[in-house]
Amino acid sequence: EKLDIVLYPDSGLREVCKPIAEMNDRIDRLIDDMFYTMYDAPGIGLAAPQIAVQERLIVVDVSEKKNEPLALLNPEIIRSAGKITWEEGCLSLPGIYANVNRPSDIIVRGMNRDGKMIELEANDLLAVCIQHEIDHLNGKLFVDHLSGLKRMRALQKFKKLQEEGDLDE
Ligand SMILES: O=C(O)C[C@@H](Cc1ccccc1)C(=O)SCC(=O)c1ccccc1
Ligand SMILES: [Zn+2]
Repeated sequence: EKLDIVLYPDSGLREVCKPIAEMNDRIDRLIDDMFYTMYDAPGIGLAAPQIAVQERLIVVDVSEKKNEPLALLNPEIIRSAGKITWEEGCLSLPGIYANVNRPSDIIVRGMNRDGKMIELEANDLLAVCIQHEIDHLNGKLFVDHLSGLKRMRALQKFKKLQEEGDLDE
């Protein structure tokens, strides 16, 4: 049920993930485990490479009541417009937050957990989260959207937090 979340700088987070051929029981179980892990973290999204599965699968739920789960296989952004700045975090870089600029309105196509191809419009935080998760499928992290200096400072801070954590053990 609860899976271990892979932390930076694990190389799996830098791989381009493989498409999923079809919905099956293995993927269905994986989706349940990813939602359980995401809600427990807590988080508003999770991508398969974050639990060491190099396949194109994401789960998101940005609702307040944690009752709007969305799982997408092989998600693709087919339209994007607008602009939004959001202070993003990442469960693979706990304790690091930074402002990222992304399109605010997207149309995303993918297969849902019933095996049906769907297209949906996402705006604001849902759009930000889906783009953050699709980045994970392409080996990209939110810090990659920062300027060199900001990225370096964020990763140095993460390294320090991890070393402090090791000391606390
Ligand atoms: O690493 C991930 O993919 C999860 C990440 C998703 C995300 C957060 C913010 C902007 C875009 C994408 C997180 O969920 S980090 C934790 C977080 O943001 C949060 C946790 C509890 C309540 C609300 C937000
Ligand atoms: Zn992330």
